[in-house]
Amino acid sequence: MAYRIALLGGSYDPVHHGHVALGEYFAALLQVDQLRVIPTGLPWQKATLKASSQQRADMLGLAFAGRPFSVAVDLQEIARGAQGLPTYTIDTLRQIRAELGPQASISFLMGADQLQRFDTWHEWQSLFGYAHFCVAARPGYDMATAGLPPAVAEAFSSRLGTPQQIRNTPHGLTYLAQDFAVDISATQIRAALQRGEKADSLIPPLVLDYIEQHHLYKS
Ligand SMILES: Nc1ncnc2c1ncn2[C@@H]1O[C@H](COP(=O)(O)OP(=O)(O)OP(=O)(O)O)[C@@H](O)[C@H]1O
Ligand SMILES: O=C(O)c1ccc[n+]([C@@H]2O[C@H](COP(=O)([O-])O)[C@@H](O)[C@H]2O)c1
Repeated sequence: MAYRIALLGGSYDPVHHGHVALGEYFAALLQVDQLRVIPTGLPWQKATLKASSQQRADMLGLAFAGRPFSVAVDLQEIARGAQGLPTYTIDTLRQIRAELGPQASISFLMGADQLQRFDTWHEWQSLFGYAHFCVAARPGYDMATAGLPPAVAEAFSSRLGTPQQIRNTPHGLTYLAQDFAVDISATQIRAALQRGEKADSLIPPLVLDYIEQHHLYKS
């Protein structure tokens, strides 16, 4: 049977329960051999990040430690960022496809906020040649295809696959998880921490300890 992997890219400033739930949801649905979490290096569509690359990667390791499935933190986007290269998912997928070969089932996971802007991603139409794209609903964002840019709606609705099809093919399918609903964002957490609140219901305890030890998100 071909190797199966799910990729969860993000800024993780900081990682929170929503990310962990998203990874767990699709790791189980797709029965992956590995979940690979990939912190961005230079996310070209985001304002400056608060925590350093090292801190965001450290927090990711803490958040995903001890899961009942294999998790790896992939630092390739941070390495490219250190060379001044913007983070493009297409570059990451090309590297991982070259690493795992043509048969591996590779699924890129994301929330509905990114689905709504998917046509702004670098070389977005080429992405389906490297991975499947699995999207989780997110409170406040419309995932009905009618609410999406027409080209994104067409691309995603014409490629819809079942979990079984995604598990058994290398790339090119989409999946929309309408039943996922975790109302947490890193923006909300940064704001709460800046107000001096603990945000302990939103972040894994080890990550909260790390944030306190490193005096992050106070300003
Ligand atoms: N609560 C959530 N439900 C579903 N998807 C989520 C959730 N939180 C984050 N994601 C998804 O995880 C990926 C990484 O998200 P990111 O690190 O930017 O966190 P965020 O909470 O969206 O951050 P920010 O508030 O700073 O924009 C994105 O694809 C995003 O859509
Ligand atoms: O490739 C792109 O142009 C692109 C544009 C926007 C977002 N992404 C990726 O989408 C993932 C989630 O991004 P974000 O900003 O929600 O943390 C992360 O892996 C980003 O690198 C990728």
